[in-house]
Amino acid sequence: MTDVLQVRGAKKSYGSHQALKGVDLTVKPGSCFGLLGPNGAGKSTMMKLLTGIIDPDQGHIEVFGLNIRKELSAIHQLIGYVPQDITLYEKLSGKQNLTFFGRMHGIRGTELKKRIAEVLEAVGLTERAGDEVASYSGGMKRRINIAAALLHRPKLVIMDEPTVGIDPQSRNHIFEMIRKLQRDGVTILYSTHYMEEVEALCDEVAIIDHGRIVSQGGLRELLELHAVKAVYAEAAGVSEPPVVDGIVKATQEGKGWVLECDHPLSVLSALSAKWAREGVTVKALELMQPTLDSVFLKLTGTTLRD
Ligand SMILES: Nc1ncnc2c1ncn2[C@@H]1O[C@H](COP(=O)(O)OP(=O)(O)OP(=O)(O)O)[C@@H](O)[C@H]1O
Repeated sequence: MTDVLQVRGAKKSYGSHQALKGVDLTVKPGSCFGLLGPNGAGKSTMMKLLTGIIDPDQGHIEVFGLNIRKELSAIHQLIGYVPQDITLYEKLSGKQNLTFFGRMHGIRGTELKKRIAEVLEAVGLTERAGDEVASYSGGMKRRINIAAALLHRPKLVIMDEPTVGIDPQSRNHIFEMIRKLQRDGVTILYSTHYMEEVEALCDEVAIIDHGRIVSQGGLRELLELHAVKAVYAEAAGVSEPPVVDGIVKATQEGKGWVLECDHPLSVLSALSAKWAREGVTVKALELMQPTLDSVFLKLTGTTLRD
């Protein structure tokens, strides 16, 4: 099956600042693909290249096998783009905004009415559709913006940090809507700097930092491959780092210790046996779940929150 996106060697500079330094990206049909990186990493630039808003300085981009330099109008029929900045007419109602965007796509009459009802339902705003957008919360505006990107039933939806600065209710609606789109066979490209969102939503992920993709693959695969393996251990009256074979590094966290190791199960059982022999009261002794944060730390030397 044709890849949804194929990006090879994409470079983009703004003046002397190189925002993308040769990016390769492959997105398979039906995936929810997370583009994860800190502010300024190049996520929006990447998404603008994929939608044809800006041109790459170098590189080759195909969307559903179509060359972005030659077949942009055909590509626009297949993709929906939700930009980072909300683009709505504040003085019009949600429904009037959707009518406007639908007509821009050439949809009219009863078909347009049907599709507006469909997307309003999908984003959970049927009840408020007649109200002026100016009266909406930030999260509701974002949801109407997403609805506008779905009117022409795209096969790929590109969302640029859609949950920044919105309320939890809108965030949940967006997550549910993305899951439903994915069940319906739509491919999602989702950029964020929140690793929790990628862990909750995405099956594939590319980590971007300083304009380069530092790693790309299945979420589980990346966690398995790069996440630091560790045990958390805490016991009453133990103030020195515990010592058993296999511990590579011990770091104090709260009242206990994070013990990095290659074989956490062996460390767990060795420490459990040691503390049992010593009659120590164990407060916590558990495997730490690998996180994308630790993957990011390992690959870039910083945490996403730095
Ligand atoms: N139009 C522009 N002119 C000059 N520099 C730009 C422009 N757009 C982006 N940049 C710079 O390019 C780099 C990448 O920006 P980009 O917006 O792609 O990053 P991002 O990962 O989407 O981050 P953010 O979450 O902050 O939007 C940043 O250093 C940014 O300041």
